[in-house]
Amino acid sequence: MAHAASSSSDLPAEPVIARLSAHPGVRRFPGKKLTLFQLSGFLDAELCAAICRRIDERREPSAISGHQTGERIRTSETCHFDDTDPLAREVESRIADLTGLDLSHGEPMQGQHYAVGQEFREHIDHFLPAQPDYEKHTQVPGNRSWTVMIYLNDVAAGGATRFRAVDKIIRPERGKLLAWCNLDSAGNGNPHASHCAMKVRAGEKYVITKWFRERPYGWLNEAGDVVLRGRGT
Ligand SMILES: O=C(O)CCC(=O)C(=O)O
Ligand SMILES: [Fe+2]
Repeated sequence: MAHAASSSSDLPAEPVIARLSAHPGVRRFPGKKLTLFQLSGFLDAELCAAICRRIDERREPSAISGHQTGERIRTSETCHFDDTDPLAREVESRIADLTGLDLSHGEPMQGQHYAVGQEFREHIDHFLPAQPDYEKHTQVPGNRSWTVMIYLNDVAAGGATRFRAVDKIIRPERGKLLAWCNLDSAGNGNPHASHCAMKVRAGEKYVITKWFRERPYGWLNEAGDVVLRGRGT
């Protein structure tokens, strides 16, 4: 069952798109190439500040799962939130309420911190079948279908998120949420979802990243059994 590396998804995009589209204040990027939404003021200043403090307590140099090419395309620092962290639980429930995305499909929430000069160069969030570790990353949970990102502060200069293929640049703004779909309706990666975090030129930048999979998030243990993260809605 979970051993079959299929692209089948239990998480159709249509209801998520309909729910986001109906939410007051949500703006959708026009055109059919990329399904991308943004919502200003999703998190208030106080919650953003508390999350930034947590990221500062726990951040360490970022790894890039599935995208290792030998060069460092991501120079930021990452904070892996514990599933039991009340801040992560609060943000995750708000994301689920807004999008209808099922938290059982979610990877644990991450925070990123970029100092001046740090960036995340052009990349895709989903995994490509040609990658050597594709099976390992996708066998149980499938691919990364949605990315939800939240800016936690205003950045003095730089630090925008750029989707070059569709000529869209999004400036960081405290509390603003982005949500985009990485896969097309057949479950294949959408090349137009490729993006980068441009270098921070002044100040610093904090974001939350939360990835959702096609199927409930889990992995195989050493005995080959499926272990699920087990975070319900
Ligand atoms: O920080 C950003 O603007 C983008 C982050 C990103 O692309 C990622 O974490 O995958
Ligand atoms: Fe990304």
